[in-house]
Amino acid sequence: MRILVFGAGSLGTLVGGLLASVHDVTLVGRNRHVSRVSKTGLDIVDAESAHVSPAATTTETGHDADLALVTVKSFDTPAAAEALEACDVDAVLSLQNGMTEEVLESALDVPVLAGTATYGARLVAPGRVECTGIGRVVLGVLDGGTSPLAERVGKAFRDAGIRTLVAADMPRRRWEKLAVNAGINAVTALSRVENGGLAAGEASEVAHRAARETARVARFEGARLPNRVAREAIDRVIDQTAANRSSMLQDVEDGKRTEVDAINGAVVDTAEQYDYEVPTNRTLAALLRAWERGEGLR
Ligand SMILES: NC(=O)C1=CN([C@@H]2O[C@H](COP(=O)(O)OP(=O)(O)OC[C@H]3O[C@@H](n4cnc5c(N)ncnc54)[C@H](O)[C@@H]3O)[C@@H](O)[C@H]2O)C=CC1
Ligand SMILES: CC(C)(CO)C(=O)C(=O)O
Repeated sequence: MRILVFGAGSLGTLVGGLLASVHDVTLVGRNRHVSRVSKTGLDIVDAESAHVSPAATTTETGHDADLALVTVKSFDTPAAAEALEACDVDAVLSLQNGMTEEVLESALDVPVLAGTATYGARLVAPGRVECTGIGRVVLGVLDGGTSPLAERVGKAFRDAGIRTLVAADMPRRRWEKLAVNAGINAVTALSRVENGGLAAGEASEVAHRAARETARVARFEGARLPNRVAREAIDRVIDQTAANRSSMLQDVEDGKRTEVDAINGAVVDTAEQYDYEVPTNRTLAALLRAWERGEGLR
């Protein structure tokens, strides 16, 4: 399969690098990293280990591919969609956190698959990416159900050794992931604790409230996500990733823009369509945006 990876940062470089062992992969990213990869290849280290040589470029348009994998941060999705419009790709798959697939779908006239990834990735130097945890990619049709395209992409991932599930219930899975991220990411970022710090106490209650509100909004949207399932999901992730610093906590510590708009912001925006109040998500989004506008960003 010819695969374009749009956003060769941590996750895109790891997944694109793994795919490059059996597929024709082009990484689209920023200069020092892509020039190192095109000169000397890419080292994948830690939980996965490989040396691969995908094509790598800073040129965003004019590519021809069977699949474009979108792995930019959620706030860069509109720019990615614009660049992909000027490429000839047959299908798109997002592995991003937050509700980004709708942005891609409204801009592009090719099928957009939904995806979630629980692999951990960290770009530690140009040409070198750490796999900090082997997780799983789950992908499927955005509105649910199955399709030959989703099966083909799932097989392409599995052929490359990536643990992958093709799921028929992506609407529920996306909302479940959003509930987990709405609770854990914003609360850990604001209280500066690792994920395990949400196992009990006041911050834990705030995280659970945000997840519960998200589950309610998911049900308005037709996704089958009972509160109990959302609670079990967030508890499981807190337990399994106790030592993690969430991606949003890392962004805040690094003075970088967060994905709050596509996570808590998306819950607030969707809830408004149903005249439903989500005070916890609204407060978390407001505090993070205030931090971004104020002293936070470097
Ligand atoms: N890093 C991880 O372990 C995981 C990340 N995710 C999600 O994956 C997404 C990406 O996360 P990371 O890889 O950590 O972020 P990152 O910031 O390391 O990577 C994004 C990359 O996209 C590049 N980029 C942005 N706009 C571009 C453009 N127009 N053209 C070319 N390159 C462009 C940026 O320069 C950056 O290198 C996020 O939504 C994140 O929440 C999900 C699961 C795990
Ligand atoms: C699942 C979780 C919360 C793991 O840290 C994550 O997705 C993130 O940090 O963005």
